[in-house]
Amino acid sequence: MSFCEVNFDGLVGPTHNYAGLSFGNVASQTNANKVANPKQAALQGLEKMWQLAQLGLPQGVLAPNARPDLATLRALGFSGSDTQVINHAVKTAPQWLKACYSASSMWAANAATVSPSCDTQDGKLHITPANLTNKLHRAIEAKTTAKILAAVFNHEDYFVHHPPLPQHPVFGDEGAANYTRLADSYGHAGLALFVYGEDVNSAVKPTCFPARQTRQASEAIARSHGLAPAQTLFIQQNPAVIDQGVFHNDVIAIGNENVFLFHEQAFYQQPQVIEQIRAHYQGARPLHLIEVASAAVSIADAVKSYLFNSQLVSLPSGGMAIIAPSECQIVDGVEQYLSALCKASNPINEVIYLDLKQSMQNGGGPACLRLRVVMSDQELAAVNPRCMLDASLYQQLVAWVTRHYRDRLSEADLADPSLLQESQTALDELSQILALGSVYPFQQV
Ligand SMILES: NCCC[C@H](NC(=O)CCC(=O)O)C(=O)O
Repeated sequence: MSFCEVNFDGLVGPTHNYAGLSFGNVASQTNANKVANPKQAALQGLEKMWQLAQLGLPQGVLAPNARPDLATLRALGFSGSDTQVINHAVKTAPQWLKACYSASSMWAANAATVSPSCDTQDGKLHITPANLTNKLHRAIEAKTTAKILAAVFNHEDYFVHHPPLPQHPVFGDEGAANYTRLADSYGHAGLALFVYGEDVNSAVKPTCFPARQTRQASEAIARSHGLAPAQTLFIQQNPAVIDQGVFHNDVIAIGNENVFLFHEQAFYQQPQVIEQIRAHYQGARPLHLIEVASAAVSIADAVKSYLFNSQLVSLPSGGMAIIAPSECQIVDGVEQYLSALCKASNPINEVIYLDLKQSMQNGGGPACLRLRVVMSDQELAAVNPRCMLDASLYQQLVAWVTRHYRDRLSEADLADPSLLQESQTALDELSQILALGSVYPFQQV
C-alpha cells in the first residue's frame, strides 16, 4: 500500500478582517483595525493550493465556517431578526460581533489533530477537531469544523471522527499546529511529537501571554487516537518564547518525514528533548535534526518572518522543498539562512516564496493555512472527491471568489447587514461546489 501526505487548505471566508482578537499573537495585535481585502486573501490562498498541486502534491480544500455566527450572538442575548441581532450587537457589544465575524477558520492547522492509520491501534485514520478554547472567536469554530471534516472524510471504514475535547482551560487544544510526526517515510509508523504550552499541574508556564495548548489535551488526543505510548512524546514549548509571540509550536518548528527544523530556543530543556527524540525515532533512514541558532535567526526575526511556519514538503521527484512566506525575503538574514539550508547536507534542496500577506497580517503563514493528512491510496480514494483540487475546481473557486468577495473590509463594515447576506449566498453556493451537504446552520432553518 502506498502512502502520501495531503494538504487540506482552509479556504479564506468572505469576512476576512483584522479585529485584533488574538492576544499573544503579535501580527493580530499590530494589525488590528487595518482594512482587509478578503478577495485578495482568498485568491492568495488559492494560488498557494494551486502551486502545490502543480508540484505534483495532492491538495484538498476545506470550506470556511459561516460568519457571522448568529447562533452565538443569539446565545449571548441578541434577539429579533438577523439584522436586528447585528444592529443590537454593534451598538452594545461590538467586541462580540467582531468575534462572531472572524474568518479564523481559514487557519486549518488549528482545525484538528489527525493521526494516520499507520500510527493507530485500529489501523484507521483518527480526527479530533480542536476546541480552540483559549479564544472566543476560535472556540466557536469547533462545531461547524467537525461537520465539514465529517463531510470531507466521509467513509466510516477508514475515518474515525472524535468530538472536540471539553471546552475547559484544562483541555485547551489548538490542533495540528502543535503536533509533528517524524517517520522514515509516510507509510511507516511515526514518532508523534505533541508540543504543549502548559502542563496544568506545573508552575513552568509563560507569564505575559497565554499558553493555548495543554499537556492534558495532548494526552487525551493521543489516548483516544490509540497511539503507541512508546512512539508518542509530550514536549513542553519554551515558555519564554510564548511570551515573545510564539503562540503555537508551528511558529518555531517544522517537521516532515525524517527532517525536523527547529529554533535553538523552541523547547523547555531543549538538550533533553533532542536526546529523547533521537532515542525514540525508529526509522531506518537517518533523522535530520536541524537546530537554528539564535545567532543566525533571533526569536523576534522568526516571529516577524514566519520562517518556521513554512511548509516542508516531499517532492515526487525526491528531496524536499520549503514553501516560505515572502516576508522571509524582507527580514534581514532569513533568506540567506534558507539558501544556505538548501545547500547544506540534508534532504531540503529548494525554497519557494509565496505572497500570503493578507493571512500573514493576522499571524497565519503557509503552514497555518493547511491541515496535513497522511493517507494511503485507498483512504485518499475514500475522501469526498469534490474537495480535491484539480485545474477545474481551482478555476471554479477563483471565479466563485471573484464573484462574491469584497475587496475591502473594515471594522465599520461589520455593521452592514448585507455582508451577512452576501456571505450566506456565497457559502451556500460553495457547499454545492464542494458537495458538502448542509453543513452550515443557516442551511438548516
Ligand atoms: N495558526 C495561525 C492562527 C492565527 C490566528 N489569528 C487570529 O485569530 C487573528 C484574528 C484577528 O485578530 O482578527 C490565531 O491567533 O489563532
